[in-house]
Amino acid sequence: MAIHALAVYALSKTFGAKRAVEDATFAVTRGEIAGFLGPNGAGKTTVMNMIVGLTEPDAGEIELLGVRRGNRRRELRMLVGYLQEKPRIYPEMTARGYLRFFADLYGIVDSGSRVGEVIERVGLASAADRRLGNFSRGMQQRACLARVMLHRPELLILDEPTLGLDPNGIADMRAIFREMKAEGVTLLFSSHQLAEMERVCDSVVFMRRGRVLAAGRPAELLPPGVSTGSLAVELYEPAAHCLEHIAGLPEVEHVRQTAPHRVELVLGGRTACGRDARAQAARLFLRAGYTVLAIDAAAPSLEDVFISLTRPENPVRQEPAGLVH
Ligand SMILES: Nc1ncnc2c1ncn2[C@@H]1O[C@H](COP(=O)(O)OP(=O)(O)OP(=O)(O)O)[C@@H](O)[C@H]1O
Repeated sequence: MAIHALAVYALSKTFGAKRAVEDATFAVTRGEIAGFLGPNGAGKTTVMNMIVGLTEPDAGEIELLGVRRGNRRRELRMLVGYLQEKPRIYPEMTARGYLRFFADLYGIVDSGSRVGEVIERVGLASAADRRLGNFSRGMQQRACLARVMLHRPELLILDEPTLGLDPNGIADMRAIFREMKAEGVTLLFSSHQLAEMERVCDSVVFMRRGRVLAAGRPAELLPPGVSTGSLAVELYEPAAHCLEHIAGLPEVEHVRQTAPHRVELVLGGRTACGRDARAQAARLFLRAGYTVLAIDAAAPSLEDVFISLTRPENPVRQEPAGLVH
């Protein structure tokens, strides 16, 4: 069995004079949740539309579940679910009626029970017989998600599924994603909410100006030499004893206790990277009279990665390095 649920190779698309996607290559491992990141206009929606066949690429290849998309298109369509950025709803229909309608379109045999299952899955059981037009944005989004799950796809592609949802709605969505993953479904979803992605994604794909900048696990994506500047310091003394003292030092931008004997430290100014920063921090604690047992670079957050990758001084990587898994 192919390890990739999805692989795109050298995908390109131009609209008139606009190069929307240029030479995009990346892959998503089966059974994982992948986040699709990039500033507005980066080309994410265009890539998703090409993956599902709504837009024809000018060049490149797409492999879905180990099969080239050019072949067996119909069959592949049944294995993929796509939630568009602005999905169409029918306000006069009830959630159940809407889902029954699509279940019949898909030719789902056990449509009644399947509709009941997906309604339950997205948490709409108590509202199933209300009209979609009276639903909140979050409830409409759940109904649309239920629709793309109806035919039990192996790969779900979701364009900004959490757009406009409140924190509870986002948390619910996250729980649904995890349940899908536990059932072996692969997910690729786009979002601008980095903290949100961080909590649920196994890997991420970054796009900017039509190109894939990088793809892989966040910790692997920082360009060489770029540090988050945040250090995890383990001390012999209780962390609480040193906090005030360390926070008052001019070199220290931020320090907070993360465990009884651990602090997170950010050095101020143009923080030295990697080993230099660690040596600087060790000297600082020593001078202040504390015993350092270990210093590690704290794991980079997605925001660190995003900022470092989208800085002008970090050029777009040219190698087709998206196939990281
Ligand atoms: N049908 C089209 N005709 C002309 N230009 C298009 C078309 N579709 C997309 N574009 C352009 O291609 C570029 C990429 O757009 P796309 O919607 O793929 O980006 P995106 O990363 O999904 O953005 P966002 O995060 O804002 O949704 C943009 O400059 C957009 O204006």
